[in-house]
Amino acid sequence: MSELEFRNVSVRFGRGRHSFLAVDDVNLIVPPRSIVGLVGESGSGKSTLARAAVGLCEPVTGTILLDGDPISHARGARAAARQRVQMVFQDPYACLDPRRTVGQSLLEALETAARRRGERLCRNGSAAEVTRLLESVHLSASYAAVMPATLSGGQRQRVALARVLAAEPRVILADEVTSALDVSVQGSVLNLLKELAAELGFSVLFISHNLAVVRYLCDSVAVMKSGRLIEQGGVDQVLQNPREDYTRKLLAAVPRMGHALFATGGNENMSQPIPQGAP
Ligand SMILES: Nc1ncnc2c1ncn2[C@@H]1O[C@H](COP(=O)(O)OP(=O)(O)OP(=O)(O)O)[C@@H](O)[C@H]1O
Repeated sequence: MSELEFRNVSVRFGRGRHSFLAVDDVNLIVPPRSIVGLVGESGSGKSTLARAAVGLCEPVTGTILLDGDPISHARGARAAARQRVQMVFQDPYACLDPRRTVGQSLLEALETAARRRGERLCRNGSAAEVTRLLESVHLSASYAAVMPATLSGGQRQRVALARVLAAEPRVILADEVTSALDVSVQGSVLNLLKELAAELGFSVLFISHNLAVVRYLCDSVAVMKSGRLIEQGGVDQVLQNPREDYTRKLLAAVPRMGHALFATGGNENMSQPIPQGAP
């Protein structure tokens, strides 16, 4: 159970006259065992804030803390703490090497995580660890032999999630993780994330444009506009009774808020991998 805190975090891109603050003095807490939604129009700085927490960009000011310990600008021992914060992206292709099988990708993630903990992965146990990771995302062990190109979008996102779980994260930053998926499988991936968060006890910063999904999944929600956090609170409070006009406009842009904008079931068959060479 861990708490991620952004304290007065600012991220600037570019230099001199052409530089601009993509994230401007943001204070946000992702409490232990909670799912916090992060919403806002495109370009408002949501991804940049999350990327700063995993070291993909460095804040110019402010601190990012995990359980009170700074993890930004981390080196050495603190880098080990930083691996406890993991990010899952919209495009799961990005983290899967197309030339490696699913099993090889998962093994690599397990080896990296072990190395960062200063341990070595036991050769005999590694196949069992790969199977355990696959089963945790409801894929059978036979997926270890499959190449990523033959997976469906939902299966690929499950493998991306399994890779992240190899690091035994305490916080997962989920950046539009279902927006590239067919609506029929979005719900099953969201439910898996929710189930894993409850079971393994990690917290989630969930970035999404889909406010119906945010309402379904999240305990609280924070709203970003032009790099600043302008409103945050319980999900019902912010989405039903927003304080800010900007939040009201975001809500107004969702035509069917209150109706299911995604399917919660999902129709993927996870028991058997798609055969190699399948279309
Ligand atoms: N590496 C970069 N270099 C320069 N500018 C960047 C970089 N990454 C992001 N930006 C800019 O920072 C601003 C915030 O981008 P960011 O991707 O964080 O927004 P976002 O709210 O996540 O948008 P979206 O919902 O479309 O993903 C945008 O103006 C974007 O163009």
